[in-house]
Amino acid sequence: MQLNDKVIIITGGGQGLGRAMGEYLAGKGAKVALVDLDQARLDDAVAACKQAGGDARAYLCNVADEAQVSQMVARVSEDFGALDGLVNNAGILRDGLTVKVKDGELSKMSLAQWQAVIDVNLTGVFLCTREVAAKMIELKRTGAIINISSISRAGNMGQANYSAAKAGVAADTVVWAKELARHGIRVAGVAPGFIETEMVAGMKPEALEKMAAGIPLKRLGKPMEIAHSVAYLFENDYFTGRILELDGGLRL
Ligand SMILES: NC(=O)C1=CN([C@@H]2O[C@H](COP(=O)(O)OP(=O)(O)OC[C@H]3O[C@@H](n4cnc5c(N)ncnc54)[C@H](O)[C@@H]3O)[C@@H](O)[C@H]2O)C=CC1
Ligand SMILES: CC(C)c1ccc(C(=O)O)c(O)c1O
Repeated sequence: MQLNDKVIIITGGGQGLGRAMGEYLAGKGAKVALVDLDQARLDDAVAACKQAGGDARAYLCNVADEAQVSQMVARVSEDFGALDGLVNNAGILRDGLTVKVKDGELSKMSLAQWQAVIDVNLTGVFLCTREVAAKMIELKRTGAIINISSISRAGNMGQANYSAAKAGVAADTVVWAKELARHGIRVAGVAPGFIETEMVAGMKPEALEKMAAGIPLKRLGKPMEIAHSVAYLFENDYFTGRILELDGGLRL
């Protein structure tokens, strides 16, 4: 699929990897619908996408809220008059050991900590995929849905909630690729390793060096490298049901 003039929803498009994807896809002429929780961040990201050469609009929406997702998808397709793809990128971290003992004190990952991550990172992906696929079928549009998983899907200490969600996203990428192929919709995923986002850049240099030392390529990935792989997955019409690992060779 050529990205020029295609309408693509990017969740979590207000900052970090989602914003980089917006700029990259807009640079290829895509019309991007950026979805996030913060209007000011969205406005800034929309301006950056327009600067990159494509059309862009902002949509305030919590991906974990069924009614908001349904309304957002309807509005995007009305505003742009089409819908050709989705990047399920919005995600949160609430790390912690499931059971921790420190100085003789025992603490547990709370149910709220577990549920918040499942709600956004797994249920949010389900809701957006379901609504976008239904709208694309209704509009008789073919295209692709790209899910952002993580290397943590293999099981990362301190991330029982996050690893479960990202493993679920990877499994459902296969499910949806099988279910939606008959409608001309491909579904693929990217599993990034450590990427140099604002949050990571704010870490202490010693901690960053230690992190990079464990990666075979000896550096963190760049947001634009993830955006490039998302564009590749949209553009390659024979790619479906698979997860592209983009982690500099790191294995968990
Ligand atoms: N940064 C990294 O090293 C890696 C990131 N990932 C994944 O990539 C994706 C993007 O990560 P980053 O850009 O680093 O994160 P980030 O925290 O910089 O950006 C995530 C965006 O999602 C938005 N968001 C959060 N909850 C939302 C909700 N309920 N509804 C709508 N928007 C919501 C946030 O407001 C934020 O703008 C996430 O799914 C993350 O799990 C995966 C592997 C590594
Ligand atoms: C442990 C993995 C590579 C990881 C690291 C950092 C973030 C983040 O800052 O959002 C992730 O989402 C991860 O999956």
